[in-house]
Amino acid sequence: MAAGEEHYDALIVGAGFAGIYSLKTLRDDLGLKCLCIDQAGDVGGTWYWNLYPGAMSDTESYVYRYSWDKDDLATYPWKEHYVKQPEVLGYLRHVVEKYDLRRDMRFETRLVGMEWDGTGWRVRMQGRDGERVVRARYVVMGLGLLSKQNVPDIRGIDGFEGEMAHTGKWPGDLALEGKRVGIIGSGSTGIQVISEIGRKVKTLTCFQRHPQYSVPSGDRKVTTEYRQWVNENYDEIWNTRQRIFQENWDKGNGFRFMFGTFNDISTDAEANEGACEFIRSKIDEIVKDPEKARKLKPHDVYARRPLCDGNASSGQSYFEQFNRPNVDIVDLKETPIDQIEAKGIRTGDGHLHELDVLILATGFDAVEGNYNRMRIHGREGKTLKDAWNDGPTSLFGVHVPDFPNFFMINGPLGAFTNQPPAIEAQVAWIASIIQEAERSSSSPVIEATKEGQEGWSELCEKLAADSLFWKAEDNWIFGANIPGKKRCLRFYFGGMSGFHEELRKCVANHYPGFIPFAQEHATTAKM
Ligand SMILES: Cc1cc2nc3c(=O)[nH]c(=O)nc-3n(C[C@H](O)[C@H](O)[C@H](O)COP(=O)(O)OP(=O)(O)OC[C@H]3O[C@@H](n4cnc5c(N)ncnc54)[C@H](O)[C@@H]3O)c2cc1C
Repeated sequence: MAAGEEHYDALIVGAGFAGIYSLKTLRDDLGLKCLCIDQAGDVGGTWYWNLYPGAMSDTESYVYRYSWDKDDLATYPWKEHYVKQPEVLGYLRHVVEKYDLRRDMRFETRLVGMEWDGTGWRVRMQGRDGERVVRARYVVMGLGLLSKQNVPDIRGIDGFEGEMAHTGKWPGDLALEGKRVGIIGSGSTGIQVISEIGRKVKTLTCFQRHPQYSVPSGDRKVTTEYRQWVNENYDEIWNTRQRIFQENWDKGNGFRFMFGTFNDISTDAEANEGACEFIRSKIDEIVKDPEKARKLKPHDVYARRPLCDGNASSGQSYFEQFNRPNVDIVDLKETPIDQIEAKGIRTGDGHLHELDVLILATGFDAVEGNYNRMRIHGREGKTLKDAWNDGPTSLFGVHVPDFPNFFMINGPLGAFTNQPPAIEAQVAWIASIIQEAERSSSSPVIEATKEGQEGWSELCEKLAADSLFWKAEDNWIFGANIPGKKRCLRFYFGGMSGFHEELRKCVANHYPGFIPFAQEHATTAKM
């Protein structure tokens, strides 16, 4: 070790749901010396960055949290059926304080590159006080599925003279009241913003790239009886993994609609069209202006991430916003954006839509986006980018061949489901495989084989083969929302119970798909 170099057993990158739980598990349960870093100014991950108006989880409150603290599950408050951004952030801060995790966290610190040197990782980090190198035997990446913002490459975008903000990096002090606001994007985030600000701004022009099949959330206050029922049933809820998946998605409106009504909606074209027709009829019923309704109605397959919007009973659902005279829609398929100018957006029909504020609800370079920004060199100097030349892949969403002792949480081909249980499953897996490996060697090497990764990849392909999700144009689930990004499968669609079963089988069969843990490999790497 070079003089002055810091040394850790485990470096954890990211301080969201994944990083917080990794630190707690590896430090407090395994007794490892850990450091957790994040480029953000504090903990929270998604919920630190996404401060836009209306930001909320669309997973039911009682399962959008950790399952392992039974006391917290029974006592920590939540007011409504869906938790809003400040509450999720408050909850994560509370967990960090309760378990005294902050003392091993470092903020405003970005991982820029790392290399495997045969026994561990040399990691370059950029912090407040410049660049420094640390060594760690294990590196755990909790970088988040949805954390690298996607800023569209539109002609003239840098010349806009008003205020411009991406929802994934929202300046907390951006005032919208009384302003002429434009928003590009009507995915999950876009519809949350539109539903929240329609009644507050002077005008809201929604530049719609894709019409959406959105279903109101049915959000409402949590009653004492409901909370009591949840508390009394928590053990059952969390212990039965299939039940978590089912209940969570059932209650999650858009998710329920897609997966809980007729469960062939995502695989059978006829059943899918039945659901589409129903939602189109709802749009016609809700939106009074037939021209706006026409633009809002999707006609493609219902096969994107299901969307859930505001509370229909309080007049704040997504489609209801378009009954406000100050809220309008521009269908970019009919009239594409020509360019962004100093005063606003000029569309192909020559019209300049004048704006004070432009909101980019344009989503994320999902899954591997953050990895591609770093220089990660595994065995023989091989980069992660090289390894993913034909599309990002892994074993269990966690391991990549040639990158020993390197663990991703929700890397490519991780489970497509409510995130906290998926994160918990992967952190528990990482902790258990480290424990197992350390039993066989004092400096173990935990590394997937190529065959192990290919086997997982084939299983994921098989599970997704019948899904209509493939048919949706520009779907981020397959990487198709980013120009130049490879269109390929990025998730395991077998549900949480299937995922747990695969992990269980791997342990029972003595870790097929892995190089024996005690094996050493000579290697050289360049940074
Ligand atoms: C608006 C929104 C709503 C969502 N709603 C739901 C929902 O209802 N249900 C659900 O299951 N999921 C939802 N998600 C997904 C959500 O991201 C996850 O639920 C969860 O918060 C992910 O936690 P994480 O710790 O894995 O990643 P994140 O919370 O994304 O944290 C990753 C952290 O890594 C840091 N980081 C990245 N690169 C580096 C680097 N090079 N160096 C240092 N730090 C780095 C980032 O700064 C970030 O803080 C939502 C996401 C968004 C954006």
